[in-house]
Amino acid sequence: MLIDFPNGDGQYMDEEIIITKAPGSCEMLDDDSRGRVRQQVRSQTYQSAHIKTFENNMNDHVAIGVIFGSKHALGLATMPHRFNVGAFFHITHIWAQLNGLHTVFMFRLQKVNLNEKSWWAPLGSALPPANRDYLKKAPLASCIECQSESPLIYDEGWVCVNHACGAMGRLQGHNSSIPLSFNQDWLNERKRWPTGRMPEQQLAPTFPENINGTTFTTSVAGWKGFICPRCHCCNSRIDWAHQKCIAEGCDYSQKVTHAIQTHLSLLPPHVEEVHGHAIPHNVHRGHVECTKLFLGHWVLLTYKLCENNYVTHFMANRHINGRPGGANDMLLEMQKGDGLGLKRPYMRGQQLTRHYARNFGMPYNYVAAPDSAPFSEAPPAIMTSLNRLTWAGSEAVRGQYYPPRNELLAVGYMESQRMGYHDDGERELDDLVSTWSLGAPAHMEFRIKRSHAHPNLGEESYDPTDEVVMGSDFWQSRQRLNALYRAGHMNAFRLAKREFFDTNRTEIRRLGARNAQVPWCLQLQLSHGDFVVMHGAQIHTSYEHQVIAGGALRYAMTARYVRPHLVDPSERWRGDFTLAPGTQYTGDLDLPIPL
Ligand SMILES: O=C(O)CCC(=O)C(=O)O
Ligand SMILES: [Fe+2]
Repeated sequence: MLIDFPNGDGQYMDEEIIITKAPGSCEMLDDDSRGRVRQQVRSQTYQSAHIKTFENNMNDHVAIGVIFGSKHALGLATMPHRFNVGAFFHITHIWAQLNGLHTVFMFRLQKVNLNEKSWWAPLGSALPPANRDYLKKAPLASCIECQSESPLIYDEGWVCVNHACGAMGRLQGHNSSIPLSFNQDWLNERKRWPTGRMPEQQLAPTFPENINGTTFTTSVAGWKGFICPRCHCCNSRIDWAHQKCIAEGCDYSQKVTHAIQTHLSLLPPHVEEVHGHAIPHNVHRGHVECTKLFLGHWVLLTYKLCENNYVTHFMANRHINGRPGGANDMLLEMQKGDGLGLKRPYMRGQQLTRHYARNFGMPYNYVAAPDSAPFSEAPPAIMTSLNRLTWAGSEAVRGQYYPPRNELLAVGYMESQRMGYHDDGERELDDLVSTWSLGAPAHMEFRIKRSHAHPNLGEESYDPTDEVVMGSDFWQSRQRLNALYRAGHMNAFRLAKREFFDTNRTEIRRLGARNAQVPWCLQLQLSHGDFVVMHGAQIHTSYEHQVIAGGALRYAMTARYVRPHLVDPSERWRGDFTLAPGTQYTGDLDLPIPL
């Protein structure tokens, strides 16, 4: 649990006790006196997952690890880092109170280990008492309306804290919600930790020594983060090949050497290399159509997502992958040295992506020029990938001219890493994106973007000139409806519209609900050496894709074309490259096909 409340309103913390609100039901709103602050906008419900989870933890004696953020304003010791390992706590009380008109749930947590002084205690505070009086309690009282009993929590007087009672949160005999100041007797109460033992696991596990060369380095425990052995700051592993402490003034840095993985060591159990043409395990649903083509040793599956928008999956086999400069060699190349200097980029503010990445070639939009290494300095693996990806792209769009790709994004995935739903539709890019998969397998999923899948369908606001995306809610009915409008049959259009809404009202409401998920319509099972080519602008405007990597190590090399006239002229040189004559990749089509 992270305790990081920037305004201390209604919350409390001392050396042993924390009182905090259940998360959720808040939005950032303007406040006259305080500016933009997080405010309660809905009542919380007792049935919500957050509250149930904490209730289960309380009933099942599950200790909760607490991390302190530096943003809390509760007047204890200053927090040395942005995030700080606190201690194990247990929940002693859960109760309801009013926050304006809204019901909120509150938790009181008590430190499990009461024998040791907390490191966040204010300077000069007394040592914890040797003997505790666990029987000393705040007075109890019962509600005159619901008869439920609870302690005197607030200084202002006793209030009912039963969420189901009409008198909840109101001082008995008054009809207003109360100001919040906690009763000292209640704060001083201590509940005996029922198990009598400390939690089994460590809150700040010691990082194993000598991890280099072991598979630990790419495991979740390995990449998630570490506590700096020098200054105790909580750190993520930002660099692919280093553990560096980000705390100001701390220069701790340790090289991480990963165990070398081969295409064979990354094959999932019971899966073997494919000798013949690969057998697809992709799934397409609904409106998506598939065509199949054999090209030498390749199997090409082309999925039509909508008119002029295609995803082509090139499935490789062991003969293609085993060739010099092929996927097997490339996988080893990628693991050399510093692993290409991949880093976990920041998404927004302080949040890191899960995957590691590095851009090469022409910079664009999100990639500040210095963050895109020029091709003239790129390792051979990058140029080999670019060469192959250019072939895959041109093969997928046969007959149409596309310039050679001038930008390459190398992405590395460790255990349980993924790239969540996104599109690659930046303004500077053309509509051809090719990716080469190396190492462990992955799922790649495509779905219609929410705004297109569940367009705002209201009878009054219905706009027959809106674009209808294939596969979106009621797309065929809407296409028929809009055709009547376009043909000028206004009466027929009005009647058909009325019938459409009368028939589908309930379903429209269900699909348009805030939490309605959009399912994927295409799922590709990507194996080592496969290419994926996305062709068409709507794949990025109406659709989005995600990649869920499996196994211990996977790379994706994605080539795009950045339109040079949209790049600062002084930075265009980063995308320049020349291929040595005769080295252009041609798809291994010369490989004999064994009979
Ligand atoms: O991991 C992959 O195969 C694709 C990655 C991707 O979608 C991207 O780099 O934009
Ligand atoms: Fe992408």
